[in-house]
Amino acid sequence: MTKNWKVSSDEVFAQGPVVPVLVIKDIEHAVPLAKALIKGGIKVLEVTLRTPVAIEAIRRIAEEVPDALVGAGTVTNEAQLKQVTDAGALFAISPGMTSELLDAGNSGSIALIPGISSTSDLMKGLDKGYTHFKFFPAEASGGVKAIKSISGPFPDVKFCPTGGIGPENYLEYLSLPNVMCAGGSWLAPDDAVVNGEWDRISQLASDAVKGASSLNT
Ligand SMILES: O=C(O)C(=O)C[C@H](O)[C@H](O)COP(=O)(O)O
Repeated sequence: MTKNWKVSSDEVFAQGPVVPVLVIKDIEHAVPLAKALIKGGIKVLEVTLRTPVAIEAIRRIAEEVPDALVGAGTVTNEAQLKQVTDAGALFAISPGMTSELLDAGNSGSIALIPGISSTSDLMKGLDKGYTHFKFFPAEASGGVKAIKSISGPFPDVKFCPTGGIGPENYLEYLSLPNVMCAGGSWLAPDDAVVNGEWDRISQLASDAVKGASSLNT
């Protein structure tokens, strides 16, 4: 199935290895937060559609932080996929999947990364031509053990797990051959964002990137 995505899901995953899941409540935080994460060595940013300013936050980051590869999280339907595409997102991530969303992703211009937590959903996604998935909620759905087991029957599928992942366990996920990146809110804690603690966020980012690079040596 040919897709006309500006950036493929494989390219998004390859730019990981850690993806901050961002909940931006104040639009003035969007650009400094993105810059703090970039300063720490992170490139891929997932702005969740959980707040009223999320779309505007994506727009500002896309315009003002060219080094970021910004995408949208919590995209659950076709209308949202269109909205985030128009705002400049280069990928969209959903917590789960519907046939409508998968079809919209296939005919859209940005990568859609559907969420799965069961092999049945995985098969539905594969049938629609998807090969890269979010595994959500990762820890609650069996975590590392589940992803390892899924690699048996589905060795070519790639995952970005999120949900319950933090500094204590992200390297276990990244050690799996079918995991290309791991995401979570630990990289931009709510209190740090609200208080504008950008240096703290850069530090969390660079610690995570450094830890991940130790896996490749
Ligand atoms: O809003 C969404 O659709 C999401 O993106 C779900 C997030 O990936 C997880 O909620 C992150 O989980 P924590 O790192 O445990 O906070």
